Amino acid sequence: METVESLKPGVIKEIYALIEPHAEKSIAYFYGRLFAENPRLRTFFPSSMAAQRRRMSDALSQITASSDNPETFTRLLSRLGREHRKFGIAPAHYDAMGRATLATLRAYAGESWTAEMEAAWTTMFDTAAAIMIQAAEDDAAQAPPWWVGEVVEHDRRTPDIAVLTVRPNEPLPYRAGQYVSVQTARWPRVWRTYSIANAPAEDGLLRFHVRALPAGWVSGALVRHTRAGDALLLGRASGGMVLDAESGRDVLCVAGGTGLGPLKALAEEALRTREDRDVHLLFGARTPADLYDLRALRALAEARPRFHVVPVVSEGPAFGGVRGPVSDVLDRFQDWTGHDVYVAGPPGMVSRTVMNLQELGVPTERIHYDPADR
Ligand SMILES: NC(=O)C1=CN([C@@H]2O[C@H](COP(=O)(O)OP(=O)(O)OC[C@H]3O[C@@H](n4cnc5c(N)ncnc54)[C@H](O)[C@@H]3O)[C@@H](O)[C@H]2O)C=CC1
Repeated sequence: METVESLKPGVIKEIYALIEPHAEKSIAYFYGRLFAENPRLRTFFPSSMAAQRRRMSDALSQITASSDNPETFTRLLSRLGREHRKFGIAPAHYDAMGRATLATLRAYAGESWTAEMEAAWTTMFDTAAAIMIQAAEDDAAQAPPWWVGEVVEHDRRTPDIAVLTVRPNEPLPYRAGQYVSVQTARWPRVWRTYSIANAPAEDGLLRFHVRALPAGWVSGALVRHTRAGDALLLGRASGGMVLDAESGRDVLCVAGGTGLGPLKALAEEALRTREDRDVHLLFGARTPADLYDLRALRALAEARPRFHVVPVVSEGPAFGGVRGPVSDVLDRFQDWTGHDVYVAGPPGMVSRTVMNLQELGVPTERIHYDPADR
């Protein structure tokens, strides 16, 4: 069997550089080729392939970048292997995918394609497939490929935002701050990730804060077309924005809109694990009406005196509280340099908040957030 040590990262990166300028077209060609040769594989994918093509492109760039680091490469491919279980991918499908990737590379690299590249790519693909298959097999001994969740409550907080409470058919293990993939009956095979908005609890219930986006198939279905009693499919939990268990530092959470979800879970967990620390939550919204969870947060703050909630509104001139983009008001409070900081919200808000925190002297390693393309 090929091993991670036999990868040729230099050649893999050369191949990637040849293909990258044609990334979009070559990925469309890859799926076209895959489905033409294996029509049954088409049924594993949603009718619109746009998101899938984006995911494939991200995965390729990450795999290429990690090909010179066996540990990162193995960790990445193992995660992909586990995550692909929910798509119903079986070991036999990897051969078909391997053939389609090679055909794509030959077509797009043209005359630059060499025998050395063909060998390096084949080794890389076989190694990657072996790691994915093994990780999926190991995972199958511990967890189902997906969970069925029953919506037990659907609370429409604003015309665009709903808070869903979901009961999985069996315990779904996760850590506060993590997210899961969700599929609705309305859009078969379309999976989107949503952060779990509560810390793990004995009743096993999961809460999700969802805003219906104009082009959001799944978010629109979850907010507007889902009722108590409906079933959802849920994938395994992932994500690295979790509490630093070793740290006793105070915690600052900076939330933009429904980015509040994972931060509420983290705040609950932080308060539960150490009663002697302060947890500040800045909850940013565009208008006062968008502060969709303020009542629940205030109730929590009343029960937990060391929990401090500050609503921040960016487009409400009449709002009596703190006004401005939540990313830009951090210097109006106390010194945050001794805090663990967690940030979630729109990508622009997250990057601006991180930049401002760094300028205020918060060490980078204490600022936690999810990548925008999770
Ligand atoms: N784990 C995570 O990181 C999670 C992220 N999200 C993301 O959070 C976002 C929530 O969206 P909405 O509720 O529509 O938020 P929104 O667009 O209503 O904005 C919320 C807050 O962020 C500020 N803001 C928005 N864009 C900004 C920018 N470019 N620079 C500085 N501040 C900015 C607004 O002023 C407001 O205070 C979605 O993009 C969603 O994908 C949601 C859940 C979890």
